[in-house]
Amino acid sequence: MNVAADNILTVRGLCKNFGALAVTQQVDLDLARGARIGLIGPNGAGKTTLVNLLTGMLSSDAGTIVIDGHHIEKAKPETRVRHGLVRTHQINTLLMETSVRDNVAIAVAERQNYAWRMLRYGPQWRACLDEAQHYLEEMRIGHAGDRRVSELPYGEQRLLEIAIGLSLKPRILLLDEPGAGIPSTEAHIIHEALESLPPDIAILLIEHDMDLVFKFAREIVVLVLGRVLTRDVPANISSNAEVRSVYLGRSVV
Ligand SMILES: Nc1ncnc2c1ncn2[C@@H]1O[C@H](COP(=O)(O)OP(=O)(O)OP(=O)(O)O)[C@@H](O)[C@H]1O
Repeated sequence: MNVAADNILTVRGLCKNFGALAVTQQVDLDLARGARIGLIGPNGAGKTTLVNLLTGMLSSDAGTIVIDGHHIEKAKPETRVRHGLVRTHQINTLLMETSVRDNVAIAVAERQNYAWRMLRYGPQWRACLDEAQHYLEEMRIGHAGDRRVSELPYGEQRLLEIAIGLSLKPRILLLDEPGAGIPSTEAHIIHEALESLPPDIAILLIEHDMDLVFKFAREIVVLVLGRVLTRDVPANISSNAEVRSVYLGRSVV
């Protein structure tokens, strides 16, 4: 296996079939520490499936996934999280009628294996709340900690999901369409938040908003029919005729 020394994530030959449908085909993927990679591809290209294979929500049929020297392709999702592989979701998974700060504090408590219901109002819970506030501030929603999640604008709910991801202390963060469903007037909020993520975390951004991907990513991986078509810097991706034809009818920056 040819692996760069500063890789935090190394994927080789990853495959997944749904019956006769080969959804992930011999995918190789390297993420260096602190990488900023965009993952794009048309609907049905297999982006979400790839994320599910990485996080362990789906089991792969073949291939290896290595985090910092540890093989995790057979590990349970929670074990992968403990190795620093964390995702945010395309679908809202927040506790809508709970406070913004509590949503993050619960994740902090779970990371520390606290039975958070038992220790509510105790000193450990207080520490979880303090730590949660730190992640909210990192995502620029520190002002909203006491509000119910359902009262937050949608864009800020997406930032809360990223704050929860940060609270799990990721070394690799998979962001599944953080820009989905966000009105264009709020898109800059997501862009600014992504720019301020800690530089040592490797980030894989799955996103249909090309503007967001091209602003954020230092390299872009293009997935088509479950295969990596190409990986290159944004300028070369936008001038790549094959990529343009894959995105026919879609504006590539
Ligand atoms: N559980 C499943 N069973 C059968 N087929 C599935 C399953 N999940 C996904 N697929 C199929 O696998 C292919 C890839 O789907 P996937 O959701 O990974 O693509 P995607 O690139 O994330 O698409 P989108 O951009 O629309 O989210 C699609 O043809 C989809 O219909």
